[in-house]
Amino acid sequence: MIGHPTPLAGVFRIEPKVYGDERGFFFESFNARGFSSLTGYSGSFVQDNHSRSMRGVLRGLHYQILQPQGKLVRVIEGEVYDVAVDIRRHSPTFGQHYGCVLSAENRQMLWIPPGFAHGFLTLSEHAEFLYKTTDYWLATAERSLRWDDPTLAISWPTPSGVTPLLSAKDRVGKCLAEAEVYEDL
Ligand SMILES: Cc1cn([C@H]2C[C@H](O)[C@@H](COP(=O)(O)OP(=O)(O)O[C@H]3O[C@H](C)C(=O)[C@H](O)[C@H]3O)O2)c(=O)[nH]c1=O
Repeated sequence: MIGHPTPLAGVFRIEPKVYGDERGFFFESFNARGFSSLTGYSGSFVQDNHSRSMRGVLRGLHYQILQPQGKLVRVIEGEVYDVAVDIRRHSPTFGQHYGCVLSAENRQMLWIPPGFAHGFLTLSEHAEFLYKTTDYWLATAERSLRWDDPTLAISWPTPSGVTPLLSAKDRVGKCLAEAEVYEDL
């Protein structure tokens, strides 16, 4: 696999080595030794998640203020625009984001270590989204940042004038200025 550093320290876009032949393809979607060597992260993953979304759904921007989760995310059907936002108060890139297209076609993954809010916009008719997390879900610690917080200035590739489909929780996300952030990461 090839790791592409991003402007956010610790966040990597990962291209797996894909073996194609007349039957189809094979690739290792996770290899602990290779992942640790590439990212420098040696923690374990404790949960695998899978969501399916229809075009226009935006899930995020989410994080857990306690038990912060690292996430290794990928798409196995369709295409999404995936975004990580640095919410580590003392980080030189605090408030900055990185976004990229993840798709079944490009087979790319994004590694987002603990310390970031995460979300994605569904670009295809449907998208199946898989991700590994480094800590367990803790509902009481879940927080949402507004997807359209002007201070984040995320250029979501939404069709002009179309508001994404959001969960009730995401419709009342906080702007970064009012949100709880990571003081110790
Ligand atoms: C996250 C999670 C949720 N749930 C339950 C809680 C709800 O009854 C249902 C849907 O949860 P929610 O609407 O929070 O799902 P998403 O909007 O996809 O949330 C995720 O969206 C963005 C992309 C993220 O990065 C987070 O991992 C996660 O917050 O699944 C669980 O049982 N376990 C879990 O780990």
